Amino acid sequence: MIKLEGVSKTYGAGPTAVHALKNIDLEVPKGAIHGVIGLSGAGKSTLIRCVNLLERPTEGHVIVDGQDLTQQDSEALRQSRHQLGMIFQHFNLLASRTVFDNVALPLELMGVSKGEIRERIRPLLDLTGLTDKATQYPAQLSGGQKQRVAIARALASRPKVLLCDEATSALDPQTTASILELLQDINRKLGLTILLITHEMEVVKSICHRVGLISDGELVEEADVGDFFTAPATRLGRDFLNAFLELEPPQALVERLEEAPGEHTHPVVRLAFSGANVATPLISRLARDSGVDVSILQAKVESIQGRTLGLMIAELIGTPETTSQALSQLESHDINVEVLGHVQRNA
Ligand SMILES: Nc1ncnc2c1ncn2[C@@H]1O[C@H](COP(=O)(O)OP(=O)(O)OP(=O)(O)O)[C@@H](O)[C@H]1O
Repeated sequence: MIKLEGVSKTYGAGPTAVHALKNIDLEVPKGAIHGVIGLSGAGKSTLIRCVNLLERPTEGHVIVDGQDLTQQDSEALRQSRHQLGMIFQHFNLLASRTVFDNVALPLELMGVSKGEIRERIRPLLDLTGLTDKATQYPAQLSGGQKQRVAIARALASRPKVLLCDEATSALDPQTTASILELLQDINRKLGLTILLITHEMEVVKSICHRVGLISDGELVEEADVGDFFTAPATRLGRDFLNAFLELEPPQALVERLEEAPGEHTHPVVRLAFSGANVATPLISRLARDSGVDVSILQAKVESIQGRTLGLMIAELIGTPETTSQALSQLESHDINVEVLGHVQRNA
């Protein structure tokens, strides 16, 4: 449904030029909820604004539902934009218009008749839980209600795609959860394809099917959400995951960690188990089979997109031979093993 081919965006020119996007390839199938996560300044807003050509890419193609928007003239682009609803962090509602009139605005601009506007907006207010707020003004609404108005307005032109630019970043956790639930509901009921950008792993975890990680204008990894949370492929992906899970080794241990193994060290590992492995008493079997003592420092279980994910930080206490055998045994059970470092025995 959305295809970016070799999209680059450079702001300015010469020595002060900012290369905000570098050769991005991205494909979002119809009906998917696709997240793009990254740190501040990574290029997320530029990326999503390039999809509806609010920013024109310096290079590359943006193809939505088979149409190459980068090749369209301004009239064709105006028509194509009806296929692309967008919501923003700060809602962007018109303060002087009621809820109904805010939602009606895109239809008024399209020249839809008053009667048809009324007919089309009623179900949208129902869907977004705003039926009793139709005559109120934005100032009378909570942040969550304002975002619902923005969602209803974005859906008014019956788009095929909804672009969400940090749509929950200004909301508290409970309101965030209710807006994410609404987006999921819309995705299911209307088959709407959603591309969202966020800096919050919680958003990715809650509703995305796939996720891309953007860093310094480059898409550095892309995966199904369950895989990303089990085994991110990059250092940055692991940093996002660890910060989200708050599963870091205790500080006292970090201070003792050495990068390379020594003659009298044993490894400290982070283990990520998914699916059936979580319930399997692998750790006790490991201790029995390899003779390695497993000292569990931290552990937690998360449910992500219907998959159970178990995480653990542990010291493997044994000889170099037995710990190496234990690591192989873990990996052979499809457990993602990351060696965080090595600590001196008996330290
Ligand atoms: N209009 C602009 N003119 C010049 N540089 C810009 C412009 N918009 C963005 N940039 C630069 O492009 C880079 C990417 O910015 P962008 O806003 O896309 O990142 P982001 O990941 O959305 O960050 P944040 O989460 O802080 O909004 C940054 O270095 C930013 O300073």
